[in-house]
Amino acid sequence: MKLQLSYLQEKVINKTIKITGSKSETNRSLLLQALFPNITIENLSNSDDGEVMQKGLKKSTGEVDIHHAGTAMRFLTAYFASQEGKEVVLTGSKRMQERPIKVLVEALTDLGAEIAYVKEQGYPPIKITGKKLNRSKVSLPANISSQYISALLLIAPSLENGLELELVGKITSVPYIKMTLALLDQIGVNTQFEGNSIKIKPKNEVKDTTLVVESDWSSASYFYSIVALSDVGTKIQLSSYKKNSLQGDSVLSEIYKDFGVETSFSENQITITKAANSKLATVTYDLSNAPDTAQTISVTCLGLNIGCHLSGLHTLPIKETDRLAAMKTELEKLGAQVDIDAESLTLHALEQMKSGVSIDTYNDHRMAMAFGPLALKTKLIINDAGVVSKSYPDFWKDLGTLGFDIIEM
Ligand SMILES: O=C(O)C1=C[C@@H](OP(=O)(O)O)[C@@H](O)[C@H](O)C1
Ligand SMILES: C=C(OP(=O)(O)O)C(=O)O
Repeated sequence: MKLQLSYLQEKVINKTIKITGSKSETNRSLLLQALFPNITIENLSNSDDGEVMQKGLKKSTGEVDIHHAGTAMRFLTAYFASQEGKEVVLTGSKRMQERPIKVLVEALTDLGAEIAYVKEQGYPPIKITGKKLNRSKVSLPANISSQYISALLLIAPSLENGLELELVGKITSVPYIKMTLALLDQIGVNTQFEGNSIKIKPKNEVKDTTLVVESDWSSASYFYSIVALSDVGTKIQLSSYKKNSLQGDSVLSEIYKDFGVETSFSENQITITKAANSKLATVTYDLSNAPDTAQTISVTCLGLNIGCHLSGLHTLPIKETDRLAAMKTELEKLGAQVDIDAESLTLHALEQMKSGVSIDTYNDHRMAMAFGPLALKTKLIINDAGVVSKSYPDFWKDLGTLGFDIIEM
């Protein structure tokens, strides 16, 4: 599906949007529910990633295909490895077969798991023969993806002696690890995270618990961008959000102050308002704790004619696409000058953007969604726009509600 986007009305928006649950919290909660069936979950994500996780957890044998879902790939690897009697081949999209899984497979093998690579060493697909994992201490690199750590933590309470992790190297995407620990705390599991060590106590059963998933802050990022790129007075209400979020991407409410966007929290929603026009020439952020916001922020800066230097982006090359390379290519199509290295992106402020440019999305939902808001500033085309369903199937419908003109080509 190819979409042409523009915005023809007055750029003062006043609308309310309901976003479904965080896909990160959803996929963690689903795994915990599979281990402890007396957990109930509210406000599940309606994303493809949430759906493949639910389907995967129902299987005991045969092939489990998780498509593009990184969390499902990593979390289900740990889950099946610890389930005696289950034997599956866990696979995913072509891109998923290029996203490394070795760190997790090695850690699980050290704990007693039986996992074999079906094609290329270190990458999915993998054949998992579920086993009782009989060891409880392992160390693993922490600077590649926090999802390997969360995967181990999620199965930890079901292991006979719990788990002790030693994290080696600089720990990346820390809020996602803390989110996992917070959910374990909510179901009554004893956790301890000090320095580079995490300890989880075993738990045979948990009391009846309802996990209420907060709506997705990464999805909210696109509305922050829309508010920043529209005129002063724009107001968008988003539900259901709370001030004390488990999601690191909630840092957006601070970052977007730089772009004149204010956030107010009421009982279960946020109101984001364009309060002023930013006078900044350039901004600098370390996004190692919020890597999924990098694409949104760089497009906001492009649209506002602000330069940016974004660092802490060392995990971006192994996500749905190599996001650093993809961003450079697509931002430059619009006329920008962009420099990238292994962990950062620098965008030079651009006075006049090109119009009518076709943006490629590289099977990456965030490429499509990050560029969408730019239609407030210039007409553009989004190729393969259906990719948004990975995390936010209603994205284009919701942009239509805000007054975006969307024509399927
Ligand atoms: O644990 C999670 O739910 C996630 C962790 C992050 O990945 P990395 O830890 O690989 O950076 C993030 O980018 C991803 O969208 C979701
Ligand atoms: C990186 C992402 O997802 P995952 O790693 O779970 O595929 C994302 O949603 O931006």
